[in-house]
Amino acid sequence: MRALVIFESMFGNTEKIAEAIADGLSETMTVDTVEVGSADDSVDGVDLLVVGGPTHAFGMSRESTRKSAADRGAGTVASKAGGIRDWIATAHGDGTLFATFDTKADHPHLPGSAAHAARRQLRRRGFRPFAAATSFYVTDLEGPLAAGEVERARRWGQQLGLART
Ligand SMILES: Cc1cc2nc3c(=O)[nH]c(=O)nc-3n(C[C@H](O)[C@H](O)[C@H](O)COP(=O)(O)O)c2cc1C
Repeated sequence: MRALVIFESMFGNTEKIAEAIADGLSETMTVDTVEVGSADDSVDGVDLLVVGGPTHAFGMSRESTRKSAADRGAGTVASKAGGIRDWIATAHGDGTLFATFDTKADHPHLPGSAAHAARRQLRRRGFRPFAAATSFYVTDLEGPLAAGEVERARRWGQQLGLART
């Protein structure tokens, strides 16, 4: 069975989480991990799609928030062009199962999540949810990831793969 992980990342934290999820999934599935700017429109032959990005302004990034991140010195900007919002806008689900994740600030009262927003939009595009939207935390705007998050992401991927196969 094949899993496809599509990620967006400005400072590299979501990229690390995507790689850890892929590592967990790879115990039971064949996995491709693709930066969103290089992702194909087609999900033909994909048994589980996993989509994730950073939470920006309470939801998925926009051009303006990506610019703001870049201005903050996202020196190694991973996602230079569009974000997951743009990929989802033109994708056709045809019933493909999916799970979404995001990274966000480790702050108790900050609402909003890119993963929840992506989940809503993917359903509208004909994808079928397979797992709850899940957040992983950074300790500051630019990272690093909070302690234990990479391992938690690996386990999340592992559990998704076990549930799908
Ligand atoms: C413009 C901008 C807006 C942000 N808005 C939020 C927000 O609404 N909620 C939140 O929890 N984190 C917010 N953050 C923090 C990001 O979620 C954090 O930078 C991201 O998780 C880092 O992931 P990355 O390294 O993959 O870019 C924001 C960051 C930027 C740059």
